[in-house]
Amino acid sequence: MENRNTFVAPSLLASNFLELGKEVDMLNRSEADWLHLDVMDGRFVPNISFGLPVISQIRKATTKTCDVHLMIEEPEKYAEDFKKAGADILTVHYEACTHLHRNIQQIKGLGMKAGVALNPHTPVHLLENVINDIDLILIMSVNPGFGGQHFIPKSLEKIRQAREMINHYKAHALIEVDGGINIDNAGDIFKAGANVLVAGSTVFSSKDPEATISALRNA
Ligand SMILES: O=C(CO)[C@H](O)[C@H](O)COP(=O)(O)O
Ligand SMILES: [Fe+2]
Repeated sequence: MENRNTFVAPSLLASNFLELGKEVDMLNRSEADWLHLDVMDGRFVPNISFGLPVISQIRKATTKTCDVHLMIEEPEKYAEDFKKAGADILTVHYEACTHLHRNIQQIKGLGMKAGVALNPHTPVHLLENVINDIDLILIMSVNPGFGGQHFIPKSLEKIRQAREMINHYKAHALIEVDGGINIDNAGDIFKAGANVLVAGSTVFSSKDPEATISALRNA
């Protein structure tokens, strides 16, 4: 990875699943830094997406970082399976973890980077006691479960709060933001202190996805 601290992670949720191989080839050619892989269980969120077999195939088709966003209950039951499938970063939801500290240690113990995602209603300060243990805070800027929703403006304040908290505790976690990101709001999201932008519909509904990825990255 080149030496920069702003990244783009296209979400394959919005890709054409019939042409998944071609979509991954396009991302490999592009300036995308990570591939964002949204796993939904129909319980934690009211939608079901894809799971382990699909991620294993994607892993074989790319050398880029596989950034797995688990929108599932009891993520600790599957952490090892996601490691085997090829996840580099495994992000669990704060709201889905009764024993968050234990879950983070499990993920890191398996050799993955550990992320924690916050739903729009969950305050950033709830991560204070684990901020030095995690590699990534994922701020959800839509309610998880679906692509193509509108960015919730309050998320900008949460990004600033997360940046302050990271500075205060001298932590190393990256701030990733997910949901409703487009060319018009990407600059403000980076300015608020985000490091990683996830983008699904903006990339895959674009006429030139590779150019859109570059534009987001340089926003
Ligand atoms: O986690 C997600 C949904 O729960 C997706 O990563 C996110 O919605 C990306 O899609 P879009 O950019 O279209 O909003
Ligand atoms: Fe996501």
